[in-house]
Amino acid sequence: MTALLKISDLSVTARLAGGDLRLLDGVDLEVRGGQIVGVVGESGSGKTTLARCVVGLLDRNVRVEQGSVAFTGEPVVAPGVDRTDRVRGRTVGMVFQDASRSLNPLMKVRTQLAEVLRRHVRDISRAEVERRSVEVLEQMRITDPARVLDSYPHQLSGGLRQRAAIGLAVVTRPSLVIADECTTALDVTTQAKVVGLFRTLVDELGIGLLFVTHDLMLASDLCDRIAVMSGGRVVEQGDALHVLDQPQQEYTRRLLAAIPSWS
Ligand SMILES: Nc1ncnc2c1ncn2[C@@H]1O[C@H](COP(=O)(O)OP(=O)(O)OP(=O)(O)O)[C@@H](O)[C@H]1O
Repeated sequence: MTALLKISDLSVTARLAGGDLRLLDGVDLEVRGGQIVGVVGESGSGKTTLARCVVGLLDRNVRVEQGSVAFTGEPVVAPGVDRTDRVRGRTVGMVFQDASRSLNPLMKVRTQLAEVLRRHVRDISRAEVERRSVEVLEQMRITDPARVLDSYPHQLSGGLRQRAAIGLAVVTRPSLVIADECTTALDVTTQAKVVGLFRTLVDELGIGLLFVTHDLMLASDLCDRIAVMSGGRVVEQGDALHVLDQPQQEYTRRLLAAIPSWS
């Protein structure tokens, strides 16, 4: 089976006044349908750069030096190549740490969902927009979708806002979702709900999820596979249980040792 997302030997460099800085170094990673792959590592290890590179959202001073990113076998990122506009929002949905980066504060949730649907689903009718908007909020386990649709983001609690942001990312029925620290700003209870929601979405819809987090405990709860990053490299990857129970690398052992409750 072709991987939904295949990152091969990806190296990325930032141009700085003092010279070039390697941000990603020979990264290999795959995500398949129905699979949650966690990318973990300390702050500055390159997780966000990897997530952004995959969807063509690199900073202006950053460029791909080597390697490629392919969706279902189609290369979209390579040195001098960026075809991510073909997949962004349609094949690939994105959720960021802060719902305010995904949601427009000046628009009601209803308008935002409608805008995304109209952009990506050709000739969609007004009734179908409404039906799919309500449906996606119900999938997000939102009990009163009508109220949320008629709300501006600031009128919602943090947890509801983040679920609406996830709804916005999946309303076009993408095959892959990239979530970058999207539960970090939430309290522990809400975080658990959002994580449970992701598991259900992946299991029910068969999507693939690339879940970026600095939180190894969270990754161990949610992910099927884990890739551990350090200094722009994937230093270890494999089945989540295997990586966590029998880490092969000293760096992973140190990350685990830093979790107070890990034994
Ligand atoms: N445009 C840029 N120019 C120069 N350096 C950059 C740029 N973007 C990121 N970096 C550097 O690359 C390194 C990796 O950053 P990145 O944000 O990918 O790490 P991260 O693992 O996501 O960390 P965090 O969890 O703190 O967000 C950091 O040292 C960061 O300062």
